[in-house]
Amino acid sequence: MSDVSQSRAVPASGLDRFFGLSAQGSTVSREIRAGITTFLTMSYILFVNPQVLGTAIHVPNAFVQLLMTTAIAAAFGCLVMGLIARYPFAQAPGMGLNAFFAFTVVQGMGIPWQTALGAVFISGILFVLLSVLGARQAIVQAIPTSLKFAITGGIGAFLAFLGLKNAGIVVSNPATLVGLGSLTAPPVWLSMLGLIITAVLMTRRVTGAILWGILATTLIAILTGAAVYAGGANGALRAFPGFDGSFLGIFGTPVWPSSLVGQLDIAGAVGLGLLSVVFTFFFVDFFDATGTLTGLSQRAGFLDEKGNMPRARRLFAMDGLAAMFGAFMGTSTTTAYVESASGIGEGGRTGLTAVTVGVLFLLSMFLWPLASAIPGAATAPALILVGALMMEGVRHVDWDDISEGLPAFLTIIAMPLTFSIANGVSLGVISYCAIKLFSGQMRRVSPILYGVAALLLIRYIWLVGE
Ligand SMILES: Nc1ncnc2[nH]cnc12
Repeated sequence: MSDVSQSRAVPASGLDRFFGLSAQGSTVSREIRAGITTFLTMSYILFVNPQVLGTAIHVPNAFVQLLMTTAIAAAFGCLVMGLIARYPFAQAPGMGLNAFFAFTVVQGMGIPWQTALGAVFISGILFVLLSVLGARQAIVQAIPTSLKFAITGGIGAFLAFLGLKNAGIVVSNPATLVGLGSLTAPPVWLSMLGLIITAVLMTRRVTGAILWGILATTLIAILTGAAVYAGGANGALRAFPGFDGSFLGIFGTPVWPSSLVGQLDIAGAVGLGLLSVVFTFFFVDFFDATGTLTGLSQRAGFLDEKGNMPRARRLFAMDGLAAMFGAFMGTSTTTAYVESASGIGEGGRTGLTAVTVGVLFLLSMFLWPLASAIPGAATAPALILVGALMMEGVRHVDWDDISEGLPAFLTIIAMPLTFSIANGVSLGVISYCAIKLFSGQMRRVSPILYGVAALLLIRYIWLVGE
């Protein structure tokens, strides 16, 4: 009430009206701070995406061209999300999807990268079509409330796992799959210190706690000379030191990625009958993005009592559009980023947050050596803390009823352990339908959800058969 009366008393600026800042109880400075925070937690993609895609796309000066393509695709994704859908969600080429593109499709199946880009483009068209027709919203509505909370919690676990892995706190172990890293390794102690600093700032309700935590950890790394820039846990920085410490060293010259732009081969993708590849890109991104967007919306308080988000068609269509544009620019699927939760944690509630991230991605075409000065160990605490914040909703799951609790648990645990949001959503939906179907509660589940579960099951069986 008071927000509304205040915004009536003080005439709202154009920016305020366009983004609905006062309506969301937010301010320009809070949105910009949220945007910087989200950018810092996801800027690693500028270096990691070229590394992954560079194993499959061989063009002159591939690393820098792919870095530019990544920055432009991310900027476009963030700008359309902020300006058209007006949500505080950032987009960039997705991890997992880039690995599937490079290792499975191009290197594994021997499909030319141009044709694979064509398949990404077609999956983007399908995405936009389904969003405009309202099919994605219908599926989101059919997902039971307990699974929606579990999806948010699972994404939190996924984020925390990403942070723990980036920091070197969790490492691979051939005997047990995962193990504890060396606590005396610089990235490990640095990120643990950063975690405590950020948690204390948050507990003391300091504005910008996550952002301050990232900057303080970076400063400590620089002042102590901790070996996180070379040979640290963050492979991107090891391979590409970028920042040389000098003032001029923060500037890089942008390059137009002419060997990548417009190289996609749509006709080739159709002609080669890449149905299963298109379907996989489509499937993984569909459940990845739908899970991410639902989880983020829930975290930001955008869902109404029926679990629907406002402007859902536009919201969903924007990540399809970003995927299409990204494929045109020469990168694998661009999608909504879970790291946006860090900006939401800073209070970002409107499209201005996403626009800020987009502008920073554009600037990073000039300032990418500076972005490389933020080590993975400094952003890891943000990922872990935001993961903890996203767990909050799982208390709404009815854990005493195993037909609700087990699917929710599978959703949460499968996301970090299979390193895929899509797998978590899929296992949750399949187990939910199967348990309800055979325990006399068949009618409690929407027919749409049964249809989705059947499709997911067929896809898993098909995958095994391949
Ligand atoms: N595939 C993905 N989906 C959501 N958020 C991500 N952040 C990095 N990769 C992502």
